[in-house]
Amino acid sequence: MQILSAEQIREWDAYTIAHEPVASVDLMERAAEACAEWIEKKGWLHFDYSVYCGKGNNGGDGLAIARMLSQRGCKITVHILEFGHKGTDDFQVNLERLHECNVPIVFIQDNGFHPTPKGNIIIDALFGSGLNRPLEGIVADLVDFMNNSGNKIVSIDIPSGLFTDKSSKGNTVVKAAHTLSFQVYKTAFVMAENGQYTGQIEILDIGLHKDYLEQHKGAFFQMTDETFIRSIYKKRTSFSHKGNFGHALLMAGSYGKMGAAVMAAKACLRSGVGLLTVHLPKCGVDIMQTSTHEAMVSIDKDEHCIISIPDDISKYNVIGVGPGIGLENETKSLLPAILQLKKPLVIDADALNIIAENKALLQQLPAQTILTPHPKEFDRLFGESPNDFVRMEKAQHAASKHNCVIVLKGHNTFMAAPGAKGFFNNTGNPGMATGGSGDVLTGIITGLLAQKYSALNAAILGVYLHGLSADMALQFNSFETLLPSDIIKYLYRGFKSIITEKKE
Ligand SMILES: NC(=O)C1=CN([C@@H]2O[C@H](COP(=O)(O)OP(=O)(O)OC[C@H]3O[C@@H](n4cnc5c(N)ncnc54)[C@H](OP(=O)(O)O)[C@@H]3O)[C@@H](O)[C@H]2O)[C@@H](O)CC1
Ligand SMILES: [K+]
Repeated sequence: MQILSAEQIREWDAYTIAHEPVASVDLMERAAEACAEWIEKKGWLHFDYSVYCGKGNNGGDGLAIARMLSQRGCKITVHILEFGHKGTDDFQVNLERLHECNVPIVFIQDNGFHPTPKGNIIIDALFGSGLNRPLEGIVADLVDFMNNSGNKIVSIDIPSGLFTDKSSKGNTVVKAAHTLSFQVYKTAFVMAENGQYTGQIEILDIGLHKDYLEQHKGAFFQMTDETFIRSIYKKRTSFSHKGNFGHALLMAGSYGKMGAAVMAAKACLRSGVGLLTVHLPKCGVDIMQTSTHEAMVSIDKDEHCIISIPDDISKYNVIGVGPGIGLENETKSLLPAILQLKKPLVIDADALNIIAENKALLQQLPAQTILTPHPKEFDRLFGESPNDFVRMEKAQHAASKHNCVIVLKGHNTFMAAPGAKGFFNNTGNPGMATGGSGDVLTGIITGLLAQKYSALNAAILGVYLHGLSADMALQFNSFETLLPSDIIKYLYRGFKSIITEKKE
């Protein structure tokens, strides 16, 4: 699914109006009908509703929804923000139509707000994609009033006060339980900093013209949904053998952090790699050999940490480096030599921190190296960012500048690559916030890269599977009990869900 900016959505609305063709007010009718149907399907017609409307088209949606819910038998009160000026044309048409339904309308002035009865559901149709400045004065007070009312809030298109394409940090924003939005995701919805406002997001189909997307291919961020994932997944044939699936080298582990190496190794194996060798310090050999029988080991000359490169590097087609390697000086000095091997590379954890201490190393990354930082590691590498939007733009810029793939881990992990607009992931859950999740991801991506996925596709598929397997594991866990090892355990379910319904 595509993720569009406010400007692109406006263009798409206009394209649909011109090319379907459909009158703007009829498109609004479709949007409102989709919301009313969603409420009906939810079984919420026995509730009373307080509908808060601005005077733009978001408010127009609100008026139309009020009419439709009233026609379905709900008790409705409409509250309109009165700024003196007239509403948009479609707002005015819907105000006329509402008058015919005898729905009570309250105009909100600055002399106090009409209380919302307990148990009413609030429909928030104050501002949508036309928001052009932070809320202040009476409008901000109204939003605080709504947020503090204790009533469930359903926001139409986007929680009022939330900017579609830039950060709303520190601003007054409606806190919705549900956001009913139209046709596609908006950029604001995939930013972790906005999670507290959007609640559950529902994307409702209002039949915008498909040709617009075709004509602007490549201009949008992508949400990596199931259809997209199936399009990049490489199915195995019955003639496949282990030589087809690569030989990965993982450089991982140090004294006290061997678990990271074990998890990365197991995840790499479970992601389908043909052969795996793990290069680790002497102290880790028994641990790896007894825990992970399928992995071969390459033994470093040091007892406690990695300080050398294995012999005969030519047999490995990819390298994953970082999980649990620690920050000993000799390990740090090894990293430039690893980069010089010019192998397809996945870099994570301490290896990222080593680069952050010596940023000149960024210039030496082999082409299409995959970096998998979480936001703190990212900030160490590329500087602090005031918010998620800026960090995302920096990731795009850094990916182009260093010809690498950046996997910026988070609620909706963002993947940036040169020449691509950017991909957001939509699988995963809060149960993954346990140390070791990242090691598992590194293992998976390294395994996929060894199987000749492109760097970007290895990242996209790896991140998707990582989250999906964690979601599968949730059937038998709570957020608290879910462990990174469970993600590995349920990787097969992740793969199966892609494979089973794959269309030939
Ligand atoms: N046919 C279509 O296109 C469809 C559109 N659809 C719907 O339209 C919505 C977009 O409508 P929109 O463009 O009219 O903008 P909207 O968000 O209602 O608000 C704009 C008004 O708010 C005002 N304003 C802005 N910021 C403010 C602030 N901080 N504080 C106070 N005022 C502020 C601004 O006024 P001004 O800047 O002049 O003061 C202007 O009057 C979209 O989200 C979707 O719900 C659907 O029906 C599908 C079909
Ligand atoms: K809204």
